[in-house]
Amino acid sequence: MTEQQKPLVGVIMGSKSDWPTMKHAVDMLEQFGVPHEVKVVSAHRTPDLMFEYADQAEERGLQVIIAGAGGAAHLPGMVAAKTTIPVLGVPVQSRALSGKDSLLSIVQMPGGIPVGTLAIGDAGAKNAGILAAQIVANQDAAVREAVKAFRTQQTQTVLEHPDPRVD
Ligand SMILES: Nc1c(C(=O)O)ncn1[C@@H]1O[C@H](COP(=O)(O)O)[C@@H](O)[C@H]1O
Repeated sequence: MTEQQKPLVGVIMGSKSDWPTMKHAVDMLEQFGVPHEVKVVSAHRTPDLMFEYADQAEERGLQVIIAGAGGAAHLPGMVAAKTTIPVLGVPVQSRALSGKDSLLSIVQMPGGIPVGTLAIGDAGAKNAGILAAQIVANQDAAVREAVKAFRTQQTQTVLEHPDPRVD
């Protein structure tokens, strides 16, 4: 449903193979009711599409871009180079180097072109979705309330299960 409204968050990834990780970001956006779009865009394999996507993101109304990539993960940095919309980078866990390559490719941006880099893998993608919602929430009361409700619920769940041996 939220995918049909004008998207405020763009979730892009270098390959279809990144989806099982990036799905965690999309799950959070759906939970918070943030309109979003999802697309495979690669700096390496579809450089012209990447350029066009980043170039048009602002005029299309996107407020945040979440970019996930693995290995030589240039996508988040290259998108950030072409737009002033905040870009959140998710290092996808690679098989060869467990995602350390992805992390270092994304996090070590030169001064002047920031990428907000999250943790490697599923938790990083989840947090990217939450962070994007928190950015949108600055100007959207419904999303703000949804994020607050999520936090309250999360705290409650921990407090209600203090004994780690009991489910
Ligand atoms: N890092 C990038 C970029 C990019 O940075 O533009 N495009 C694809 N990839 C990554 O290559 C990995 C393997 O991709 P395949 O599974 O398609 O071979 C993926 O994790 C993808 O993000």
